[in-house]
Amino acid sequence: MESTSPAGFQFQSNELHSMKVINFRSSYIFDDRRSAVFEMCNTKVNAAVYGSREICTLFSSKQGSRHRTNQFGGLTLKAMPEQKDITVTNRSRDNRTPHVLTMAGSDSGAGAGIQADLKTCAACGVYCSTVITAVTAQNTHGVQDVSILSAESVAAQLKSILSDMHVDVVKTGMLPSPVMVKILHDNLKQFPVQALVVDPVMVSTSGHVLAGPSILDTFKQDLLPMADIVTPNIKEASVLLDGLQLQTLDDMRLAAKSLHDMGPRNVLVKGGDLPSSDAVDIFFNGKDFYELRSSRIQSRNTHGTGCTMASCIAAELAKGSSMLSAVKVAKRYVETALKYSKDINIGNGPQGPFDHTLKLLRKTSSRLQPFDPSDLFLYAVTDSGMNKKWGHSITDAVKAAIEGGATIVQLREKDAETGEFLEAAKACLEICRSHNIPLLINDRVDIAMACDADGVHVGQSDMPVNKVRALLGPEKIIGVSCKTPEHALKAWADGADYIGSGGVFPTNTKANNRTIGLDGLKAVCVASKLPVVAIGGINLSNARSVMELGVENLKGVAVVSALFDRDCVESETRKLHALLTETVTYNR
Ligand SMILES: Cc1ncc(COP(=O)(O)OP(=O)(O)O)c(N)n1
Ligand SMILES: Cc1ncsc1CCOP(=O)(O)O
Ligand SMILES: [Mg+2]
Repeated sequence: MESTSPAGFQFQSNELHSMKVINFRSSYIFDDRRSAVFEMCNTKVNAAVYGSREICTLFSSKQGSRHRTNQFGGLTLKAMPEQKDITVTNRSRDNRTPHVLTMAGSDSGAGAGIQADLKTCAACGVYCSTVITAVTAQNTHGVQDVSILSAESVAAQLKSILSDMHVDVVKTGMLPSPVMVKILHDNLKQFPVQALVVDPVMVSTSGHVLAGPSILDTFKQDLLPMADIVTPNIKEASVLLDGLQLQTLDDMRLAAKSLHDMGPRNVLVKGGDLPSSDAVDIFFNGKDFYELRSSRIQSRNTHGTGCTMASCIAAELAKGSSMLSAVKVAKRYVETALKYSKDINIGNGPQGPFDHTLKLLRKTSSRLQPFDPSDLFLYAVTDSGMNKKWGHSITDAVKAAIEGGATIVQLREKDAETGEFLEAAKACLEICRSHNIPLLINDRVDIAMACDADGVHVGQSDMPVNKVRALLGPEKIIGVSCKTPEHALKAWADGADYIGSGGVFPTNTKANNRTIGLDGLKAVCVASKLPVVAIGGINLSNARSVMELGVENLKGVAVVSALFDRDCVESETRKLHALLTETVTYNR
């Protein structure tokens, strides 16, 4: 008997005569890996189906009963006969954080093992808990020491996590003794998860044996049959297949098929060690072979790629990807991270770690100081129309403003094409960095991210500050335009660093911009918990009146035309700087 849900989800319910779909709350596309939360008679039930060989895990949290059943073809739910009605809801509706548990060895050099898994999951936006099987003393020269943890400790760690937290995917790395596989098996029976990713770590890249011959049989007989995917490299595939030599892609296909026959539902044989121009992996799901190619990155910094690949697959599965997409994303992630890490310099040995966060290199060229409110003193805001009018290139204009005394620069290029804007931003950033002056981008968060500018200035109708903060991270400078005390309080709550308030005086530079006057500026400054820079129609003749408002939060003036709608940007900036300095000295 077959029953079809309103959204077209098909149950082969020959074993489940009493189960009926009464409500499909949101459509859920089931491809080769499927998961959903079911509610049966008001009882929450997790169901996961994944792999080419359909596996259905039913877990009734209320009644504490669990069923796990393997079937070929179609989703077959074996459930408790008394269950009558079933409601299917999209997994994402229950708002759980995707969670990978890694069971692996610690690498003191932090390029591989537990440390690589934590960094990869963090980079993928997935929570990662850890069960440590061994502690290795390891660096870029190799492995100097291995301490294997006791079976009791490993069992206690696993139970501690699985009995408390909802884990989506378990990923294994270094399992140095057969008893650890048994502990894993027993725990997964008691606490079923959505998928098990097995990285059959046996030998370190430096040649150190991390799982001896005694465990080989356990891997083959007990671990592989439990796995939803196993991810050996050429050497590991060869060891698992009794020394089979793998030299070609056809050999890798054969190996993938033979490994699949040992029980894992999917196999990824990684060909990075083969001497081809591309790095080619073979993925086999029991039915089809896929050749996954990426460019070969020439780098010493490749330590930990295996752990990273497996953790990224686990993380993507935890987020809800199908197995094939998870593998493809993981391959692209490793390739990108290797490219970013080509030139990082950690350790003196032959094999270095790479950068999972893709940030270590860029960090070194970023400004190191945090935002200093006194940077708002003389804020130069560019205008492409004015530069064109006076025949100034943007780089010449920025250089001149800095040499005249500008303390911060904002690129406000309203008419620029994206590519042109980015090139200009990169060139101006070089100038600003060489003078240690922060460079902000007006409106365009994408440009700021692409050139690693020091921050962004947004208006009330641009991207909201909290979203900008989420994209740029805690270190970048975010300014926001505020005309009212309410705007000012929200800017602070949303995570801005400073406020631009105006237009203080009428201006031709920004069309349809309401003038708030000196009183409006003062009200914003008094209410604000953030430093304020005044903007709008400010020039040599009125800057003094702004600074003489005498409110503590007011740190300076932001100016467009009075600097850039001039023949000599440098001397105009110099004059304004002198005037501002005078007002500050005078008011002290
Ligand atoms: C320092 C500073 N303050 C205010 C503004 C105005 O920004 P916004 O309101 O987004 O208007 P546009 O500049 O985008 O037209 C600013 N740019 N800088
Ligand atoms: C961008 C902006 N935001 C409020 S007023 C203004 C224009 C400032 O330009 P100017 O200094 O030429 O008046
Ligand atoms: Mg704007």
